[in-house]
Amino acid sequence: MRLKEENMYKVEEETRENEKVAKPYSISGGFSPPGKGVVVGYALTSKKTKSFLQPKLEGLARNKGILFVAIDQNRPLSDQGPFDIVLHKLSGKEWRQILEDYRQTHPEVTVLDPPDAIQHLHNRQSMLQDVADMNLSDSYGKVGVPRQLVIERDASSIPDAVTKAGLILPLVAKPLVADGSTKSHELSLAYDQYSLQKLEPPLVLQEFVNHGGVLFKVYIVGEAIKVVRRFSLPDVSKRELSKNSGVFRFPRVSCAAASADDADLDPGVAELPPRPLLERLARELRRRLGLRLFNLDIIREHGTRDRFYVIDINYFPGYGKMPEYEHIFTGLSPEPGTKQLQEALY
Ligand SMILES: Nc1ncnc2c1ncn2[C@@H]1O[C@H](COP(=O)(O)OP(=O)(O)OP(=O)(O)O)[C@@H](O)[C@H]1O
Ligand SMILES: O=P(O)(O)O[C@H]1[C@H](OP(=O)(O)O)[C@@H](OP(=O)(O)O)[C@@H](O)[C@@H](O)[C@@H]1OP(=O)(O)O
Ligand SMILES: [Mg+2]
Ligand SMILES: [Mg+2]
Repeated sequence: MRLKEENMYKVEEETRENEKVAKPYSISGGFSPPGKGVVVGYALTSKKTKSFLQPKLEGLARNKGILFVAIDQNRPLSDQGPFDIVLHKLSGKEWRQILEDYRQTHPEVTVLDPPDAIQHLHNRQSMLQDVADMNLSDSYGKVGVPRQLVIERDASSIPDAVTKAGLILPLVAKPLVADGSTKSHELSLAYDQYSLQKLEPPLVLQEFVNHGGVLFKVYIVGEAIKVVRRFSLPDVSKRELSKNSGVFRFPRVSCAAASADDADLDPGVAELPPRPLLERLARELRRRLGLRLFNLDIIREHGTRDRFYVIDINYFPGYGKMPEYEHIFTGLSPEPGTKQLQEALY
């Protein structure tokens, strides 16, 4: 497998706000993989390229004959490669169509993941539907989603809609669209339903579940799973709720900088969800969503041992912060289940 000359350079170009796309370059610096090598074409924003394609991943991949090649969005996909795998996270209808067409004409290429399946996660209602339908409950615990209500338009209808639906305050207001834009991450906490009229639909209003201020991020890569702890919003007591009103925008509380893995936490809060429960949840979600690369945020209702809620699912999240991600993506990890991943991916 040889790279074409034009694939050997790197230029960055701003295509739209928040979306810089890395132009073609080979992370392996011109290395040609042996006959049985794997060529992974990638179409990622430059931010994502930087966080995902780190030197360690590049090195391990090179040793395994895996070559990452940037896809040039300005040229037909069929003229590039040939690829064994296409890895992507870009927005836009046009791009989705290009990928769908490519999947039809190149069934031999594994497109991670199918654009339609990814779209399902771009709406905060459909995102959690599969978890709700699954109704997962076994001896290890019960997994559900917080009760929520969609407000498509007309903010003035919110107080009535909340009363009718019987939602219990406080509520987390989230933009209905979760497309990775800055706006889609602008969330608010509402102590009373009247203040929500200030916000702009379309929104999802979700019951806030007290969880001891710590959440679990479950990273999924095919059959491999890794869990990390992150700080989250603190509990809201009944007293606090009765004393407060209003709606408060909050920043990205559970971002990478908010790792709680080394924090001194109450053991009942810090204890990871049981592995068999997460494995079942991940396996079932992978099947229902038709996705292999995603993470989910899951919280444990404070005061319980085994009552869990999934509050968010993200496609192709920040894997650069997933422990051992380089090994998992190159199929070298001793994690249970990774062998199958290797087969699925490579
Ligand atoms: N129902 C809920 N109950 C309690 N806390 C919640 C709930 N929903 C969200 N949160 C808190 O708000 C934070 C952001 O919510 P969410 O994960 O839905 O947003 P996001 O912008 O999609 O996040 P990400 O950056 O993971 O994509 C969570 O990390 C958690 O701290
Ligand atoms: O910004 P971070 O590094 O925290 O990573 C976040 C990632 O941004 P990135 O594109 O830079 O990877 C986000 O992607 P977009 O939806 O905004 O496209 C989203 O997937 C978050 O869930 C990730 O946080 P994580 O869930 O992995 O902690
Ligand atoms: Mg989240
Ligand atoms: Mg999210």
